[in-house]
Amino acid sequence: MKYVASIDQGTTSTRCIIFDKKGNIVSVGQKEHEQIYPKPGWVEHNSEEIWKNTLEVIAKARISKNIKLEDIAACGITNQRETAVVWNKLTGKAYYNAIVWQDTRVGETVNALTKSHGSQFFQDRTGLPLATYFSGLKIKWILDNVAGVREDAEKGEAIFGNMDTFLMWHLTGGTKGGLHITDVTNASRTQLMNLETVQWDAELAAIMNIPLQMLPKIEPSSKVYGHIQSETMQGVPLAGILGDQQAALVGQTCYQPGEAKNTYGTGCFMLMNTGTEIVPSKAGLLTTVAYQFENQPVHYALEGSVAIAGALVQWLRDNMGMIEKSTDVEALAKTVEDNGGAYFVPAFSGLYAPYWKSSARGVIAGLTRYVNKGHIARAVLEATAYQTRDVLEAMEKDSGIEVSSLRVDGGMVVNELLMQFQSDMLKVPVIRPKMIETTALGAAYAAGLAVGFWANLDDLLQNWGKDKTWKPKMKAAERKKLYTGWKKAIKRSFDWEK
Ligand SMILES: Nc1ncnc2c1ncn2[C@@H]1O[C@H](COP(=O)(O)OP(=O)(O)O)[C@@H](O)[C@H]1O
Ligand SMILES: O=P(O)(O)OC[C@H](O)CO
Repeated sequence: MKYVASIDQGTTSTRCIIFDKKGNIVSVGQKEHEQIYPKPGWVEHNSEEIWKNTLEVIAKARISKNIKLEDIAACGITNQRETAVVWNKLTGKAYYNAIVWQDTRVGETVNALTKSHGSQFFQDRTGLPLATYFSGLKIKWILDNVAGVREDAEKGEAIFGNMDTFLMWHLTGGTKGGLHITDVTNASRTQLMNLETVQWDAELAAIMNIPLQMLPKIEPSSKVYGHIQSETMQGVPLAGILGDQQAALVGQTCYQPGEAKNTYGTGCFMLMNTGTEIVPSKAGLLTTVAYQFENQPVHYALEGSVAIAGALVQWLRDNMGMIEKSTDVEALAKTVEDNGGAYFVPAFSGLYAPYWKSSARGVIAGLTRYVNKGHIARAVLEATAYQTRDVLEAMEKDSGIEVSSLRVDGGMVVNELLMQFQSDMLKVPVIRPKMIETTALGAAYAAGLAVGFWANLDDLLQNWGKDKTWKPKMKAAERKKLYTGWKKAIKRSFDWEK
C-alpha cells in the first residue's frame, strides 16, 4: 500500500488529503462551507452540507490523481473542535445547525454557573475554565431550546457529536449501524470529560443537565475503529481521530515534553506537549489531552487558544470588502511602514487565552486622521502576533520552560510580513516546516501508525523538514513600545457586554 488518507474538517473548509510514506501530499480535495451568522455572536454550520462536502472532497482527492482504493492503507479524521451537533440516530437528521466553537450564545449560562460553582471547579476536573467556547453548554442550549430533543435524548435516539463523531457515524454506515465514538482529544474539549480518568464525568453532565447516553464512547486517537461504508472510500480502515490542533502537534512531530507548535488558521492555537503529566494552568491556558496512541498512556498538553486570527483577515475581505483575497492583506499592509498608531483587538467571540473574558468585544484603538487602509491591514496582522505573545508568555510561566524557537503551520504562515513581525514580537526564531498542512498530516500519522504503515514515531520524525526560519530583527525599544500599545488597547475591549 502506498498511501494514507486524511479528512480535515476545519472551521472554514473540509479537505481530504492523501499522503505518501514520506508525508508528502499526493492529492487534495477541498471545499468551503457556509458560515451562518443568525444573530450577533452566533455562528453555525449546516452539518448536512459538511457531510456532503466530505464525500465530495474524498471523491475529488481520489479521482484527480486516479488513486486506487487498494492503495489506501487507512484514513484518519481531524476536525474543528468543540463545534456541537445533535442528530437523530434513526433518521440521521440533525435537530439544529452545528453550533460552532466561536459562538457566544451561552454567555449567560457561563455567568450563572460561574456564580453557582465557580470557574475553578470546572477547570480542576476538565482543565478548561468556564467559557462559551466548549461543547457542553452548546449541547445544553440545543436540549433546552429545540423542541423534542430532550425527550429523544432520554430515549437514546438523539445523540451528540463533534464533527469527528458526526463524520465517523456517517462514514461507518449512519442509520445502518454507524459507530458513535470520539477520541480522547476531542472529548477533552467538551468540558464533560474528567482529565484524569479520561471518561465522561457524570456530575458535570448532571450540572449541565445532559443525559449521559447521548455522549459517544471515548477511544484512543489511533486504533482501527471500523471501516468506511461510503462508496467514495469503501472498505478503508478508519484508524485515527485527533482534534485539529492536537493533530498539528502530532504532524509537527512534537513528541517530547516541552516541544511546542503554533497553528495559524481561523484562530491561532499554541500547544506544548507536557508528556504524561497533567500540568494545571495558573496563567490562563487550557490543560488538554495531546494524544493517545493505541495501548499507550495518555499524553497531555498546555494550550493557548486564540479565537480570531485568520478570521480577522476574512472579516476584512468579506465584511469590509477591503481586500479581494486573504493573500492580498500582505501587499496592503506593505503600503505603509508601520501600524500608524492603530491597534485592532479582534475580541469577536470574547477573548480566549490568557484572558478568558466572554464579555469582551472587538475594538480598533488609536485612530487618528492619519490612519489609512494600509495601517488597518497592518494592525490586523499584528493582532495575531501580539495575541501569540500573550499566549507564549503564559506558556513559559505555566511550564517553567523558556521557548527558544517556535514551530509554525496553518494557512496564515505563507504571510512573510506576519512571520517576521511574529519573530520580532517574540524575540525568538520562527520556523516554518516544508509541510504546513500538519493538521491533516497528524491525523494521517495516527491512522498510519494503527495499521503499521509507519512502524513508530522515529519513522515520523524523519519526515519533518525545515523550509524557512525568521530571526528577530526589531530593536528592543520598538518592540516594547508596540507591545505596550497592544496591552493598552486590549483593556479597551473588556466588559463590553454585560
Ligand atoms: N496570505 C495570508 N495572509 C493572512 N492570512 C491568510 C493568508 N492566506 C490565508 N489566510 C487566512 O488563513 C485562514 C485559513 O487557514 P486554514 O489553516 O486553512 O484555516 P482553518 O483550518 O481554520 O479552516 C483564513 O482565515 C485566511 O483568512
Ligand atoms: O478550524 P480551525 O483550524 O480554525 O481550528 C478550530 C479549533 O479546533 C477550535 O478549537
